[in-house]
Amino acid sequence: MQMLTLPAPAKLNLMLHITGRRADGYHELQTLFQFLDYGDELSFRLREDGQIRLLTELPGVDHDSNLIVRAARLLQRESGCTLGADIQLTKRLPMGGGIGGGSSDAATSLLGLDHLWNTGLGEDRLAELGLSLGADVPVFVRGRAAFAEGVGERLQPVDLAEPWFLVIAPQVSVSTAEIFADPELTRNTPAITVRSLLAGGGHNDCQPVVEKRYPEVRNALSLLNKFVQARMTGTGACVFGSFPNEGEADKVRRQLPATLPSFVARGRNVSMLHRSLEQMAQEASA
Ligand SMILES: C[C@](O)(CO)[C@H](O)COP(=O)(O)OP(=O)(O)OC[C@H]1O[C@@H](n2ccc(N)nc2=O)[C@H](O)[C@@H]1O
Ligand SMILES: Nc1ncnc2c1ncn2[C@@H]1O[C@H](COP(=O)(O)OP(=O)(O)OP(=O)(O)O)[C@@H](O)[C@H]1O
Repeated sequence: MQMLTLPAPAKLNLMLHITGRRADGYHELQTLFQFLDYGDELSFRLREDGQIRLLTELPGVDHDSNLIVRAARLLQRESGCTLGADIQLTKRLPMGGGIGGGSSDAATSLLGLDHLWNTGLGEDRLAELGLSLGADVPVFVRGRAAFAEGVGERLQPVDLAEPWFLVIAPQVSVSTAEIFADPELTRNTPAITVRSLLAGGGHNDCQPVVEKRYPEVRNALSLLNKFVQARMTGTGACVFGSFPNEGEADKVRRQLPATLPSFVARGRNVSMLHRSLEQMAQEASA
């Protein structure tokens, strides 16, 4: 029986500006995405009978609403494929953490099953399908660090430095919808060009709103700010700081309270998912 194991890496929003609001309520934004070499892992086993079964339970998420299952069924429908899969998930990324766990799982489900089922839909169509599952899914489908505009779907690949990050995951789950609905959210940050952004700067417009609602996030930011400039990713709850090497990031991590979950990971311009798929393609053609 054919089996495939693939990573579903985390992302960071290195900055996040909200530049407007569309008629459908979604927000126009500008953000810089980079991947981390840390994340979940998915294993797929081919089924001939067309059933999609996620064998790992995720607390608080029904089987059928799990983004992994939704992505698999969407791909099945769109490609007309009659094959199915048993899927196992190793969950490492905190949920509601702003590091894209659910979105990355969905993208790995799309790309992994596309490979296993040989659907031939192509990356553009897979990114479109991804967008219908969530604003953050397309960047994981593309697998390249990117400057994003629109609701996050207009992606321009960028080449960024790849520092080490210390990420703190406060023990709260922040609802993205709740933060975007907050009347105090700044929604009129002037749009900037990617060139001026890469020259330095940027901030996260969601941070003040999340800090106000979640003392756990506020505390994590002020703790990390004692060592390095700290920032929140996405709509939180995770906060991060960057370091020139792993040793310095680890040194700060060891000084954090043991009760506060955190990890150290390297920033990556090509996602681990795409590295794995490229390696498989090379091995197959060797
Ligand atoms: C904040 C970011 O994480 C930045 O990367 C993303 O834009 C959020 O992406 P996501 O988690 O995939 O979010 P979705 O599942 O698409 O949207 C959750 C909810 O957030 C709000 N939402 C999301 C994205 C966006 N550009 N504008 C919004 O107003 C909407 O109310 C939506 O119902
Ligand atoms: N496979 C999955 N992994 C995590 N969450 C999932 C999954 N499937 C569905 N969900 C739902 O999606 C919600 C958001 O999860 P996710 O981990 O993507 O949040 P996030 O890290 O804040 O994402 P983002 O950065 O994209 O806003 C969860 O609270 C959960 O209810």
